[in-house]
Amino acid sequence: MILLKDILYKVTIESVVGNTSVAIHNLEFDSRNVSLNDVFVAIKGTLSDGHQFIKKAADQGALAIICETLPENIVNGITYVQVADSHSALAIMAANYYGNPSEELKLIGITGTNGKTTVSSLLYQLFKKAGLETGLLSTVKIMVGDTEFKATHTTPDSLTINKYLREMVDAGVEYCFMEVSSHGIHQKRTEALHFVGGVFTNLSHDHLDYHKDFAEYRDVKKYFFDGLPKTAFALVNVDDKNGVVMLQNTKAKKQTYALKTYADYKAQVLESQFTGQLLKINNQEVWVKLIGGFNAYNLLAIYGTAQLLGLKELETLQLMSTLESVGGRFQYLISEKKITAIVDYAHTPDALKNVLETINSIRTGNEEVITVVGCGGDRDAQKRPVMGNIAASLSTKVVFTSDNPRTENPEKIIEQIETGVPAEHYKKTISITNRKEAIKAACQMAQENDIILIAGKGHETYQEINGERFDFDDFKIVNQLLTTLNK
Ligand SMILES: CC(=O)N[C@H]1[C@@H](OP(=O)(O)OP(=O)(O)OC[C@H]2O[C@@H](n3ccc(=O)[nH]c3=O)[C@H](O)[C@@H]2O)O[C@H](CO)[C@@H](O)[C@@H]1O[C@H](C)C(=O)N[C@@H](C)C(=O)N[C@H](CCC(=O)O)C(=O)O
Ligand SMILES: Nc1ncnc2c1ncn2[C@@H]1O[C@H](COP(=O)(O)OP(=O)(O)OP(=O)(O)O)[C@@H](O)[C@H]1O
Ligand SMILES: N[C@H](CCC[C@H](N)C(=O)O)C(=O)O
Ligand SMILES: [Mg+2]
Repeated sequence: MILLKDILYKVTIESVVGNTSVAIHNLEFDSRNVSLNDVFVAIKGTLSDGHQFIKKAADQGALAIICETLPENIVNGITYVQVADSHSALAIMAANYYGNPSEELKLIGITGTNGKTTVSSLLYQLFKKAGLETGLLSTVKIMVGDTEFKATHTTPDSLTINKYLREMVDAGVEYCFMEVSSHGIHQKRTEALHFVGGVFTNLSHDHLDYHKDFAEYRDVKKYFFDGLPKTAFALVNVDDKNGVVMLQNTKAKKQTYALKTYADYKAQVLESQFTGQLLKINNQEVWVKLIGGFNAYNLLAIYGTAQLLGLKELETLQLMSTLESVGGRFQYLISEKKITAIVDYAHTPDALKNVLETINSIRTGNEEVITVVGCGGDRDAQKRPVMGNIAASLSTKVVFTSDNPRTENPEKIIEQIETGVPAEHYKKTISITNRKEAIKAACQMAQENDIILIAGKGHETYQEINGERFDFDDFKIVNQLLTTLNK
């Protein structure tokens, strides 16, 4: 039996109307899920205000309402708890409801614009290979030991996080690696969690639709490090100028990694090929199967994290050499006619630039680099022309197309991308709204040894158009097309 007052432990309460010693059923923040004896937390969201649904929750049997503003009509028999911040209250209550599972395992949060999925998934792989019970909360999937669950967000809501952490603890999981997105931090989804470590990958342009400006976006990330306890470590990339910003006010043990500047963990790229790269980490050489300078950073972050968590140096390096790339991140195939097709989740300007630079650095001759790319709808529109510029400048041919248009007109999104193309590159680009047709056009253009990059959707197996998700898998489609076209 769970009492309301028990799950309110540590919540900043402003006032209470009613009795908090009542036994409750579930904790919910969406009125549509409320049933008899549940607690409903009213949250001010981005589209609507949960306070509008207090009456609906009460009608559906809610026993208690947690809110920032008390409703005018107080219903007898229902307990109303007024709190300073509903997001924060939900996070604390969710942790209490599930018995604070984050305190019973070693939770490591990975944040930054790019590389979160790569670093957290590879750490999951590495710790599993080391024989340790491990969990993962990522954009691609959630893993409770060996059991896989579907992910809906990069960082799920606090109830979902704590639910999975509880399952992990009950299944004997000792380490959990989780992605911490800026939306997640801002909406306090990670607020009441106990982290033993935080990792910062990098910061570049993204989500400037949601955050007021770049400074706010950076400060949201910093807030995560500010909240780490003294016992945790904060491992940051100091080749990124915002790395030191993350460390400014943290109580955690400050640790750094870099390829270019002085740092606690240092690496050098000795050799780079299409099949992998040779890295020198702390004077030890290690061959890894993931390519690109950006992956050298990801692998160094992984190395540092493993060391800080107590893994042996040689074992870590040996296991690093066995790591396989994460689905949809530089996932490639080479067709019968020797056309290379690469599917990559590059959906930010920095990621697209890195991936194209990596491709250009491993080109051996005069092959064409044909990029198929679009930008998601209902997301940061400022990045569209920037990505148009990068695609056109670093490829020999470009097919602009749709990503997930969501509720926007895909043609309008493409027009915005096109405005970033420098005049001297106009001739290289065409636009085809239908993504499958765009990939087909790239396949038709490609000749022996050419490279096709299909960017933006990576592992996604759908395309979202006007609220509907249609089956769509870049990798499957390009594979099929190259075979059918006999290329
Ligand atoms: C913009 C955004 O982040 N929205 C997230 C947010 O929703 P919200 O609070 O804005 O919801 P809202 O629709 O305004 O509703 C406000 C409140 O009223 C409630 N409500 C609403 C309707 C109703 O009938 N009854 C009711 O009680 C809602 O449950 C909610 O509590 O909180 C919800 C619960 O946690 C999230 O599911 C939702 O994610 C939406 C679907 C989303 O697309 N989020 C993306 C942008 C996101 O979070 N992305 C990041 C990754 C970004 C990255 O790449 O770094 C992620 O972590 O996944
Ligand atoms: N360390 C890095 N620096 C820059 N770009 C990177 C880095 N790691 C990966 N990338 C690029 O960014 C893309 C997305 O990588 P990944 O999925 O690991 O990032 P993420 O931070 O999890 O993204 P999301 O915010 O969508 O969860 C990759 O496909 C690759 O193109
Ligand atoms: N986590 C990112 C994913 C973007 C993926 C891209 N394919 C798009 O739909 O914009 C977001 O929600 O902004
Ligand atoms: Mg991710």
